Amino acid sequence: MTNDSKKQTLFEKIWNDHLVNASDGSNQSQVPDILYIDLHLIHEVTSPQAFSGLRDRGLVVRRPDRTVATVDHAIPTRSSKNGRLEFADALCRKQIAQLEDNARQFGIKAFGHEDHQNGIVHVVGPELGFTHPGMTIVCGDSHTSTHGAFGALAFGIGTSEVEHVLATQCLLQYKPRTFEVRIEGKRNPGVTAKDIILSLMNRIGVNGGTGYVIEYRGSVIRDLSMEERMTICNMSIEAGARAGMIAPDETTFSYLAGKPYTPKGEQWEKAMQNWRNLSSDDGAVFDRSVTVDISDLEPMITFGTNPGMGIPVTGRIPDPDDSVDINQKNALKKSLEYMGLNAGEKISGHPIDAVFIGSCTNGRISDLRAAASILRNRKIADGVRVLVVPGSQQVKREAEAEGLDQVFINAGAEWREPGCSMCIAMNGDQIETGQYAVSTSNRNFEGRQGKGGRTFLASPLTAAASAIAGCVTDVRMYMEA
Ligand SMILES: CC(C)[C@H](C(=O)O)[C@@H](O)C(=O)O
Ligand code: SF4
Repeated sequence: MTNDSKKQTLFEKIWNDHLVNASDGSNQSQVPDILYIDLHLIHEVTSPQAFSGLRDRGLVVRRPDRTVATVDHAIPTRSSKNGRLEFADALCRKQIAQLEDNARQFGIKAFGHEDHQNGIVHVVGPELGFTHPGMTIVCGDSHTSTHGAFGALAFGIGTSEVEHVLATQCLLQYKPRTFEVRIEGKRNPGVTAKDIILSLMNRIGVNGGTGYVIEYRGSVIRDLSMEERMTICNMSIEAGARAGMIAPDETTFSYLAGKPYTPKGEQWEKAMQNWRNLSSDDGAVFDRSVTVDISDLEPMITFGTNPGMGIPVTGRIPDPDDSVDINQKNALKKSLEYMGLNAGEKISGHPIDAVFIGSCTNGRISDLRAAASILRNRKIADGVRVLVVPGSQQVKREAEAEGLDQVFINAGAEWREPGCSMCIAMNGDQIETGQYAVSTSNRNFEGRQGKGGRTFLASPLTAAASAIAGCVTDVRMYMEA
C-alpha cells in the first residue's frame, strides 16, 4: 500500500516541518536528514564531554535560548546535618559542578543543585512548560521519549550528538518508520498507565519498536491524563522505539496553559492554532499497527531483567522450557538465575527488602497521590525500606502542601529530595546485593538499582501495596470496593 502523499502521520508532520536538508526521502536512505532542534535538554551525566568538545574547538552554543539544563542523576536526595546535600562521592560532586560551570560559561539556563525548580529532566521540562506540541526535542538521555506525550518528536541522543546540537542546533538523523499502537477497552480498577505499558512491552518485546516511532492512539489513550501519557511515552524506548508520541488535545492544552514557559496572550492563541493541526490525518498509513484491548488487564509486575519480562501480579513465573525460541529460553533462564526465582512459582507473596517510588516514569504528583492513597493510615512492613523521591522540587512542594509527605513518613517511608535516585543508583541510593526491590522506575537490568540488586518493576499502587505487605502484592486487596 502506498501512502497518499497528502495524508500524513503526526510524526511525518513534525519531521517534515523541521527538515533543514532532506535526503532522498526513503526510509532506507543511506544519507541522513538534517533536522532543526527546537529544544535541547541537558543533564550532568552526558554533557561534560560535549562542552569540552566545544571549548576545544573554540565554539559557542548556537541557541542558548533553546537549551535548558538541570541536575538529576548524581544529585543526592538526602541532606546532611548542616542541611546541605550530601554528595555520594567526588564524581557526583564534580559532575554537578561541571554542569553548573558549563551553563554559566555558555549562557544556558540551568536548574542547579540549589535551585528551587530542579529535578529529573523529563519531569522539569513538561511541568515548567518548556515542552510544547510539535517541537523536536532532544537530550542526552534515552527517556527523552517522555516528552512525546505532548505531541512532540522527542528522543535521546549520544554525547557526540549533544555536542553537535549545542554547536549547530541541528541533528543528523535517519528517518524512522511509523508504528501505530491503539489501546482500546475498559480499564479495570488497580490498572494504571504503568500496567498498560508493561503489558504492551510484554506483548511486543524489548525490540518490538526498534526502528520505529510509536504513536499511541485509541480511546484509552484519549482518556489518560498528561502524567499518565508521559508514563506510557517514557517507556517507549524500553521497547526499542526511537520515540513515542501522542497527538495533543484539550487535555494537553489545559495542562500547558499558564505554565511558566508556555506562550502567553496572543502568542498562546497562535500556538494553539498550530497545535490543533497536530494529529495524524484520517487515512494516513503507518508502517506497522497493533491494537491492544486492555479490558482483561490486571496490575502488572516484572519478574526478569528486562522490562518486557512482565506478568500479571496474580501470575506465575514462566518456565524457560516452554519457550520455543532458543535465545528467549536462554535469556529467561539467565534472568531467573539472577533474580533467584523459580519457574512456576507465584510472583505475589515473594518477599521484598525495598520499595522505590519515584523516577521520570512515576515520580510525578499523581504517582505520589496514588501511592499515598494506599499508604494512608497504614504501616510499612518491618524490615522493608521505602524511599519516596519526588521527580522535582515542584512535585515535592505540591506533595508537601497536600500533606503527602506526612502520609509517607507516618507509614514509615523516607521522604527525600528530588532526583533520579534509586532508579539508577548513581547518587548512592541503592539496594544491596541479593536484595529485592519493587520499583516504579523503568529498568530492571542486572545491577540497575545497585550491584547484585534485583528489581521488580510495577506501578506506584502496586509498589505501595507491596511495601505494606512486605512482599509482592496485588493492590486490589487494599482498594475500596
Ligand atoms: C545516564 C543516562 C545516559 C541514562 C539514559 O540515557 O537513559 C539514564 O538516564 C538511564 O535511565 O539509564
Ligand atoms: S529517573 Fe531513571 S530513567 Fe529517568 S532519567 Fe533518571 S535515571 Fe534515567
